[in-house]
Amino acid sequence: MPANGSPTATPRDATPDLSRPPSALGRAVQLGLDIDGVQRQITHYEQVLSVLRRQQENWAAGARGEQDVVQVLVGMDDARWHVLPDRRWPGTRRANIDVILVGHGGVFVIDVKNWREATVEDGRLLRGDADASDHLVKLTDQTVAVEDVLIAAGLPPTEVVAMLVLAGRRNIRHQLGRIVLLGEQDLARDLARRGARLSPELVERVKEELDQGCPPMPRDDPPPLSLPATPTPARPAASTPRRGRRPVNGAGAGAGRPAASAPRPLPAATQAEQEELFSRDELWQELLDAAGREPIEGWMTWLHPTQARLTSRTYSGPARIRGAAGTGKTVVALHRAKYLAARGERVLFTTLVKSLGPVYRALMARMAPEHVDRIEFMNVHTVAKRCLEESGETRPYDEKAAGTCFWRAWAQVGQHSELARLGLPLDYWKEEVFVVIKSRGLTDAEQYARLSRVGRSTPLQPVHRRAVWALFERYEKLREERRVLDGGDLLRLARDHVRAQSDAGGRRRYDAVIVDEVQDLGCVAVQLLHACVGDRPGGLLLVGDGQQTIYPGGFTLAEAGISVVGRSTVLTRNYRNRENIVRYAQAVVGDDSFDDLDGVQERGRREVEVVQHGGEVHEAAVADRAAQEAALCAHLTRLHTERDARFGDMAVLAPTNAEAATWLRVLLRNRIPAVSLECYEGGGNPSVKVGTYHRSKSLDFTHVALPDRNLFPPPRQPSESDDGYRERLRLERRQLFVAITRARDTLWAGVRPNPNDARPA
Ligand SMILES: Nc1ncnc2c1ncn2[C@@H]1O[C@H](COP(=O)(O)OP(=O)(O)OP(=O)(O)O)[C@@H](O)[C@H]1O
Repeated sequence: MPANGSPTATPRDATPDLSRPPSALGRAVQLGLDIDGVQRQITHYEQVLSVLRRQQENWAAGARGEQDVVQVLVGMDDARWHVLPDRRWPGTRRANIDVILVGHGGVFVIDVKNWREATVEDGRLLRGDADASDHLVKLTDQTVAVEDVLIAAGLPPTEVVAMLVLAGRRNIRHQLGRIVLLGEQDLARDLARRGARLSPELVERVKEELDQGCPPMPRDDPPPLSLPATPTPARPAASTPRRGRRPVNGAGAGAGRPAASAPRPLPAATQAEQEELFSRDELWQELLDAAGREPIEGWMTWLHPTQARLTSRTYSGPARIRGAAGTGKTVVALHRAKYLAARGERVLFTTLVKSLGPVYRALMARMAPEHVDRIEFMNVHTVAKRCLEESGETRPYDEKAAGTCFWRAWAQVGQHSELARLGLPLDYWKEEVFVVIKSRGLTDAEQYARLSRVGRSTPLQPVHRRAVWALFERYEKLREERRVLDGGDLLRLARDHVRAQSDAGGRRRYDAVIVDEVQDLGCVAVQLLHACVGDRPGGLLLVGDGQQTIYPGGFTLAEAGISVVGRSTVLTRNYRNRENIVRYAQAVVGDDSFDDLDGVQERGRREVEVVQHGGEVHEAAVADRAAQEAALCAHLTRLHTERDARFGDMAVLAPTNAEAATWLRVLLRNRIPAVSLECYEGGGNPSVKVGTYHRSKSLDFTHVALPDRNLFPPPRQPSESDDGYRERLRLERRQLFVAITRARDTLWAGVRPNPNDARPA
């Protein structure tokens, strides 16, 4: 996911227009906005509203009906928006869709109703006393059909917005399922609020797809009126002429401008009409707000067709999306969350790292402001804590106290056992207890004795396993005496609570749970998330990549009791990293096989299609600590001053918290704006992000610097066993791989000639 810098606005020649509200004008100048452009948009919205008003009049009069509406709409086309009236409803033989509107704000299927007595009660639309949900169902079906046409091109579902507009009404805005119900006079504001979502090229592409998939309805009867010239700007696009009548989009008559036989133009609305249609001040404000927000990124509104299809795929049970680094897994996961939320489902989007929740949330707020509040972004431990609060558990979750209990258990039992003679670091035994035993929720020695320790390559003989179990039991005894819970307890108790609730027929807390970076979670954590939705169709989606496992340990989905057979997809196009960065990263882990939650070893060197070629990798030899600092700061400054790179698009990554803190101080001392990744919550931040490889998980940056690329080979502890050393090395290589693959365009790596130097403190 991109962790970008400050938002951009497009400065243009801005001649102040004193007819605009002074506060808005001041803000526009401050933002460096294209004031003429904004003015053009306002004019456009005025025209859209005039068209809708005319529709209303036509219907009210019961007059010429739809054909007249078409004639009026034809005049609406301009270079920025396409109004596509009277299109075939795909999948039907005769039915039509009244209006599809396509422009930089997105794609809209619009239905206008001239209902005076429409109300919304308890989320239901009523016309007078009668339930009007049939109309919503029809509009939803039309929208889904348009979505299906565009998904094949790459437009994610839910980018097509269904709008029911109540003619002549104002101050109405309701979300009814996936339909936005608006008053006529609220429409302009709503369109403006969406800002620019599609580039001009994509607008044209969508239009072409719709011309194919939703062609104009054939008509035999001639147009009823002879028409004056249209006042709207000419648009060069050609479109399908209709039988027996004029081209719909103003094409065909010389220079793109309708001639005598051209469709009836849209008469300019009078000032008085415009005043009635909407408040210009409010609209102006919406346009400014939209322009001042962070710009939408391409992937937020346009995907590869494979990705787009996954976002709305129907799964009959738990499902999985896999794929190498940068292949758009998180992007698909976010779009799916949006898709499900738009259908009214209660969605949890979760992962291990707490700080990613706000980052994902900030991205969703830009992608889908209307749905962001319907999705919970929470890490798995927070989910567990909430469940336990409900269950009445009173013991506190206290990792520090739990750690103390462990070291006391080691002192009392472990250090006198066979384990001490294996030449493994003491942390190895802590991981064995916390990650291998507790994160699987094992409760008896037999289970552990038989366990296939996925992710651990150092073999343990029965005598060692018995010693580990004795250590575990002593730790548990001390922890219980202290009356605290560790992370494993928290997750296990929460899992059991949720399972008990669902066995008792309680209401599920979520309809869908999407888990990103699933490879970083333990078995019990995944079981807890599974318990929240069970095997419900479309309920659980696991997203991740075993090659990016950066924590010790592991598990298989079979151990967790989850089957994704027939519901697993592998993504293979890398969108993030330029080619040279991909190659450099692959060289680090290419020889290491890995397990992707299914117990099958996969080759480290994977087939990946790289979308972006080029890319820069710089290795800088740094003799000592002072040289390392100087070279790093010079590199970042050069990128900024000579290449115009924003500090906000750069990251400095290090393997440990202590090193990250050191590099943060170094940058600040050298007057380079920098912020810790721990404080980063997504959105525009103009400073260099500094953090650990672990914290950089799932994020990406245009430029990445690794001051200490790696101690390659890292120093081996004198007492360390071969197996332990190899296992540690493999984990370090995977961590380094994750850090390298955060870089989009450039990677800078400080390399120390003497690999046996200690890392800086
Ligand atoms: N269809 C797309 N078009 C353009 N860019 C895309 C597309 N899909 C993804 N991207 C870009 O690729 C980047 C990587 O995507 P994403 O974070 O979803 O990959 P990932 O597979 O989850 O990566 P990782 O496993 O390394 O965290 C995104 O930040 C986005 O900029």
